[in-house]
Amino acid sequence: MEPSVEANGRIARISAHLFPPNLQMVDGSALRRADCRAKGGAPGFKVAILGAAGGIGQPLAMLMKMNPLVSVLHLYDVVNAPGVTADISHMDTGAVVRGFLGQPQLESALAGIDLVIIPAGVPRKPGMTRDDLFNINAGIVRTLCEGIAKACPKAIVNLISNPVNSTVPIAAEVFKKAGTYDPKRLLGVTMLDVVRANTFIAEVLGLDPREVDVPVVGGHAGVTILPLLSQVKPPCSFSKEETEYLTNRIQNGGTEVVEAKAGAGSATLSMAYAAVKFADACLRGLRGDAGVVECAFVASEVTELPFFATKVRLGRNGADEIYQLGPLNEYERIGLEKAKRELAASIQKGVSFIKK
Ligand SMILES: NC(=O)C1=CN([C@@H]2O[C@H](COP(=O)(O)OP(=O)(O)OC[C@H]3O[C@@H](n4cnc5c(N)ncnc54)[C@H](O)[C@@H]3O)[C@@H](O)[C@H]2O)C=CC1
Ligand SMILES: O=C([O-])CC(=O)C(=O)O
Repeated sequence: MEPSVEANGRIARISAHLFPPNLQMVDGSALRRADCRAKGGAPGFKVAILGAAGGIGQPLAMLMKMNPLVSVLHLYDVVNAPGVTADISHMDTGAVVRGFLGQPQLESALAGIDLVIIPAGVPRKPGMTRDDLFNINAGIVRTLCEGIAKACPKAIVNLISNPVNSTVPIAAEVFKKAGTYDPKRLLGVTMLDVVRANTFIAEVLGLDPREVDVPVVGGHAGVTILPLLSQVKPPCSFSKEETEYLTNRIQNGGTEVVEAKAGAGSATLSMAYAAVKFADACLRGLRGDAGVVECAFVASEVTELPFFATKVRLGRNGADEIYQLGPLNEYERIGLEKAKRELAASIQKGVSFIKK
């Protein structure tokens, strides 16, 4: 296995008496990192971020380094992984950080990992749909998932790369081909839709967003993003105008950010926040916490489609329970039919990419 590119700076100006004499001193005033006593053995989970140097990857890496459930954090990218690793590794939190650069180091980055988070791939520019990213991102996701199948086939995978409605089926097909597929462990991250929905609904209702909880089901693109406003907690009702405004804003939240960034990418900071919220829920589930429930795009029998986003209970094996949609109103039933039509095509496109 290739070695990691762990930031290998020296610890300078430390009095020699702080260290036992058998530690190798460099230039009489510095100590090699490898000779330090800390071995990074704190209890916790091992997490890898693939695409860690990107717009989402960097703030995501920072927030995961702050998560007390993480003991080891592997940062992999095809560019700038050493720089991001050196930077993040100076934070005085518990997780040990290691960087991995480029394809030859992918398997080392993944060895022994419990949770893999994938924000690798290109983002949208104004005028593009998420599906316009398919041609580039499909290949990236395939390569990364081949690495996962080899190096950490039991890991939980949180897939962020767009178009999620197609990349999750791609990942599933790669794992099936490798004989490692466990549908419970593959989760498409739709948390940002929930985060946005909670925020926009709270604004309309004059509530604190932290008090609001709304299921967002279907998928992660345009009309496939279906907020179930009839199931908002705390229970409340919306006028027709409010329902249309909220549904439209939640479905187009990503485009709102893409247009505001005017060519400089898509949501990164709110996405990193959402990704950490979701990853933390997965880790609490892995730890055995009861009642951890979030929305995710998973293999499902809730509709006739093979994948669908609904609330899932996160447990020791990933998505341990998948919840039904619950009662829908007329507006939501019409939205569901539209969502399913588009989703079916996106899922098929992902499956065909691997099967062709
Ligand atoms: N699921 C969701 O809710 C959301 C998904 N996204 C998606 O996340 C993806 C990443 O977005 P950003 O971070 O803004 O893009 P970015 O371009 O800033 O960063 C992407 C990173 O991926 C890396 N990368 C490219 N090919 C790679 C490979 N083969 N292996 C490892 N790393 C590789 C790049 O070097 C770069 O550092 C995009 O596809 C975007 O559409 C963005 C926001 C929300
Ligand atoms: O809109 C995009 O391209 C990025 C994304 O998925 C989102 O912000 O929801």
